[in-house]
Amino acid sequence: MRYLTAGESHGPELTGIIDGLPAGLPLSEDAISRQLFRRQQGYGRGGRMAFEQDKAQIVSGVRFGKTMGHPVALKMINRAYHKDKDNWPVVMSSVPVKDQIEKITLPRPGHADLVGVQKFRFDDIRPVIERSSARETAMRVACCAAARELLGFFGIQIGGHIIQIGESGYASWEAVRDTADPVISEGGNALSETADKSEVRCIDSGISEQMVAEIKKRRKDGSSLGGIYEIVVTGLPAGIGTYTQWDRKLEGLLSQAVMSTQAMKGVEVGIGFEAGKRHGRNVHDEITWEDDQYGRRTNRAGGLEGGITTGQPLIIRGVMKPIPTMLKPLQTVDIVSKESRETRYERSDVCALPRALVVVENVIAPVLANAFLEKYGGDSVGEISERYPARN
Ligand SMILES: Cc1cc2nc3c(=O)[nH]c(=O)nc-3n(C[C@H](O)[C@H](O)[C@H](O)COP(=O)(O)O)c2cc1C
Ligand SMILES: C=C(O[C@@H]1CC(C(=O)O)=C[C@@H](OP(=O)(O)O)[C@H]1O)C(=O)O
Repeated sequence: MRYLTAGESHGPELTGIIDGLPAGLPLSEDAISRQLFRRQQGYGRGGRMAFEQDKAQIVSGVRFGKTMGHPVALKMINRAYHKDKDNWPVVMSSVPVKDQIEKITLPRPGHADLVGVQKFRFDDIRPVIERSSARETAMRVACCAAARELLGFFGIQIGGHIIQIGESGYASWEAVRDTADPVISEGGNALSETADKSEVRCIDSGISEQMVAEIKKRRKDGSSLGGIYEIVVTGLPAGIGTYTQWDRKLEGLLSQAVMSTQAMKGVEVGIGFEAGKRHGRNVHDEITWEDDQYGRRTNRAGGLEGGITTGQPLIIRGVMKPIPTMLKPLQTVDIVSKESRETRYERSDVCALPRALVVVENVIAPVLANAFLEKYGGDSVGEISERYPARN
């Protein structure tokens, strides 16, 4: 399967197309909205999340609650555009406008502003902001949530938790990384719903009081924060992915998905960089045979060897850099006058890690779904179930 997104952060709406989902998969706007809601929660988020209420509308490819094996098209409103009718429809007009629109000429270090204008030869940073913005992740999560539903149908679950924000971290994960079973926490931005499903609330951002205090401090200082998160995927069968070509190895494909997410600067699988400090006996997972199946005493490989799943939980860690837009300015250069200036502030998240974790959880789903479909795929979930009887 593959997907594409289109849309600008302050344009009227975002659009997505998912191609390659098998027929017969239950897919609802509610299931997609759940992931979208999680993506909007968490301490440290900025003002925009207070008024956007992301809900994707399914406009094709689903009939009576199930996919038809056709492309699925989604659309989602940008409330920012519709709420500020005097501004954004003019600033983002698809036809020339008479008014002189104020240009943005002060690039923010760390954002795509300067490289974007250099690349596209713009004299205004506005178009760069509009597409490089993590607003795009709203539609990306919507598309990937469909792949996540497919994985869930076959008993494959994705969870994630935050392990570090700035200087504050959970020490526990260090201790558990030599065990075969990773800690699967409640997860970031866990939801709870009333019995009649009329109300869904975010009950846990997955961050400690110390982390909250650190975010408060950095907000007060006019600065920002990133952090480190861990994603665990359970229920994966052994043997999906391959070492037969460089561009089909699962480690590589998963890393690409993680690193394609805005503000990501690093990714690890299993014990990751720690493996470089240890000697081999303390890295490789010894093989056992019990109850007619292979097992491992540890899971330092993070569920992958040779670009193929081992059947153990997949463990991925990623690092997000601090948000580039900060209240206290940094030095920059005006792209028109070339004079040295200070950056200007605009509405921004201070720490978007709880939101970004949800994005990454979802963006790895199509990678895993593709590897799964390559081995067990068919035109319908019924056909796949015949090939993959292990479901649940
Ligand atoms: C969920 C999420 C929210 C983000 N929110 C902001 C934000 O409010 N302000 C900001 O300057 N950058 C934010 N970013 C980061 C920028 O989008 C990102 O740094 C920028 O697009 C440049 O791309 P790069 O960091 O991947 O090089 C966010 C990223 C994510 C994943
Ligand atoms: C809109 C989203 O995140 C945005 C990501 C973002 C950036 O520069 O990446 C900047 C902010 O946008 P705005 O300037 O409109 O407030 C965030 O709110 C979203 O996640 O839906």
